[in-house]
Amino acid sequence: MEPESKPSLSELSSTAALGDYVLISEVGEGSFSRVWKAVHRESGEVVALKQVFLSRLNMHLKNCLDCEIKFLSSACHPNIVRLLEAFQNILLSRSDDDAVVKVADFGLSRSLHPGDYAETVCGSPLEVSNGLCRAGPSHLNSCF
Ligand SMILES: Nc1ncnc2c1ncn2[C@@H]1O[C@H](COP(=O)(O)OP(=O)(O)OP(=O)(O)O)[C@@H](O)[C@H]1O
Repeated sequence: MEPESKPSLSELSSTAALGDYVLISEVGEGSFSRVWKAVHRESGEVVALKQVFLSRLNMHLKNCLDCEIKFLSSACHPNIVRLLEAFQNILLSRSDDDAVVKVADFGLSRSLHPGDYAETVCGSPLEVSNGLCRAGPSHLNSCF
């Protein structure tokens, strides 16, 4: 979405927010997501904020979403939308300054005893990160 004039204070009184962005109005909805007109609290920059309903995505579509985020993060072209930030699996408990950040989507999680390592390789071959390929047992993820 191209930048436009800054919204009025009454528009900013909306209580819904995500990170530093205040949601102003709904722009459109697709099969798996809703797009909002939003404004950055400090800069006043108006953006399109896409809320993806992860519960509607199967594993293949989640991989496609990761690809889209990776591509848009690196794309820089006047005819391609610019990705400013991606909040993935991060939820806010409420919409004001007392919000607690919560990590979501534990689809591949498992319970381990202290000192145990998970040994199953997770992720599709084309999508799995280099770091994960090189790593041994995934002790980094066992701190929760
Ligand atoms: N960057 C953007 N700026 C302004 N409006 C947008 C932007 N991205 C999406 N929209 C609007 O939001 C609507 C929903 O977009 P979204 O990408 O979620 O779904 P879609 O691709 O149109 O549909 P589907 O996912 O079902 O194929 C779009 O049709 C468009 O009207």
